[in-house]
Amino acid sequence: SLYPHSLQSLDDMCASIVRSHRETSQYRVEELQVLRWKLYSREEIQVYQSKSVDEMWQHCASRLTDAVQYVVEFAKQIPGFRTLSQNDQIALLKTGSMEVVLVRMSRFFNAENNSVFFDGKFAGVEVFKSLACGDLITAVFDFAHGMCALKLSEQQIALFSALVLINADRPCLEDRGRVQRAQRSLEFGLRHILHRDNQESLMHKLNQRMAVLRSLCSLHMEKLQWFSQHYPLTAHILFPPLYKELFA
Ligand SMILES: CNC(=O)[C@@H]1CCCN1C(=O)c1ccc(Cl)c(COc2cccc3c(C(F)(F)F)cc(C)nc23)c1Cl
Repeated sequence: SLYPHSLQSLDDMCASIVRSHRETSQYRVEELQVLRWKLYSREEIQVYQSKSVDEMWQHCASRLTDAVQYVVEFAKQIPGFRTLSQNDQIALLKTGSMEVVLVRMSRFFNAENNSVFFDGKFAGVEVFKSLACGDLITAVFDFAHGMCALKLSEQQIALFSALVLINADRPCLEDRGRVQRAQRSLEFGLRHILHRDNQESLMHKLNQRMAVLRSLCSLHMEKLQWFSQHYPLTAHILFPPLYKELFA
């Protein structure tokens, strides 16, 4: 059922969300573990740093668009999401998809050498220099650091990602009540698995992470505005249509 009242259907709901997370996570953590120490050489870093601003933005935008598409697939499999109106689904994805991309990105972060998986190897902040938005990238890395410190399991990340998306506080929702009910059952599910893992203290920390996510994503929107003003051609013509649909 959509709003589980028995433990069995709560377990079923959690299991289905974990399965969807696994099927739509673009890269598996185990796969990237073996690449953790595959870093860019000085020459390769030089190549990235000599790209023009709009070339590097375009390069990242296409990767972010791919990642957003996987998040859309994940969202469509969340029970409480599918039954929402088309407009509410778009409203939740417009504001939540980049936040889920960030949560997922933190799974590909190596806190020991402060690098993140990008384009096949692990990259430090210096690789993104030509984006000309050091504060955004630093914030992305800091967020990934903070998420790594929580040492979440894939199940906990799956439920957390679903909660980041199904958020009744998002603007311009038509049926806020329905989103609220779906959000409550997901909160119930997350509490259930945290209780089972004997990690209830994580709930408070995850709520703090949600607040950080929201501030980070308003920084993103600022940066996207800045970029599309300075490089209108790239932003309006070259950005993949989905990206424009979600962020324009
Ligand atoms: C395995 N790799 C990954 O998971 C990430 C997510 C999708 C693809 N991807 C990367 O390759 C990647 C990994 C790390 C970093 Cl720092 C980046 C560069 O990130 C960004 C550069 C420009 C704008 C970004 C914006 C902005 F502002 F557009 F909203 C927002 C986010 C969050 N990240 C931006 C990228 Cl694109």
